[in-house]
Amino acid sequence: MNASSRLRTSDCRVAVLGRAGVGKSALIVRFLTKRFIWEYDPTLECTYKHQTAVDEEPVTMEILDTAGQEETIHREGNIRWADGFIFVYALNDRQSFDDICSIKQHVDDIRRTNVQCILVGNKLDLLHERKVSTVEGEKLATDMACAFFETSASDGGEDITEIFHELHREVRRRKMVETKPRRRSSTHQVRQVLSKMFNKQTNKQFAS
Ligand SMILES: Nc1nc2c(ncn2[C@@H]2O[C@H](COP(=O)(O)OP(=O)(O)OP(=O)(O)O)[C@@H](O)[C@H]2O)c(=O)[nH]1
Repeated sequence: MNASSRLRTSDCRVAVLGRAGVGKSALIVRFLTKRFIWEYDPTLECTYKHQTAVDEEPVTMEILDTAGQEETIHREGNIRWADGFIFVYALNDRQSFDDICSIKQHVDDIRRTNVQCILVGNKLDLLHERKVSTVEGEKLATDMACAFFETSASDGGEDITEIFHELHREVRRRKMVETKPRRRSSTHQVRQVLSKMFNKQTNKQFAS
């Protein structure tokens, strides 16, 4: 992919990361089909291409469903490929929450810049098994400087669509800033005016 197509604000490449079994595939399938399927084979790794509209603008999203195995979460190519990230933990699985910090750190180490991301606590329907509080999720999202959602792929609806749309908006804002032509410095502009004046005067002197 060349640089100009990467910067098209209507395209968005999303990587969904998190420990095995947190519901990454379930969230993606819910977003794409509005359905929930109870059993998925553990993901090897798969990319979906999806045409949608965000704020009435047509958008092409590519969504990478990563496998929750450590070696694939950490695959450098996936992390470089994405414009934005959805970090998922299951709120009935403490370890999956604790893992988010190291996964995010790994992304930061590779990208060496602030990445656009969203933090999602999934399996909200299993409240009776909750191991991670809403406040802890909110605090982590504040540390990561990103939006936070608690949801359930099994009975969620519009909020799951909103997760993907909100990430797209973040990515679009970032791309717009990156593609904006830089303003020339005022020193440069003053120098241009002076050099024009100076040239005019010299030309006049030669003419007289
Ligand atoms: N109760 C409940 N179960 C869920 C939810 N989301 C996913 N599951 C179940 O959790 C299990 C794992 O879901 P997956 O979507 O395969 O999880 P994953 O993170 O993609 O897992 P890997 O592909 O192994 O990395 C499945 O049995 C799902 O049915 C949810 O919101 N609520």
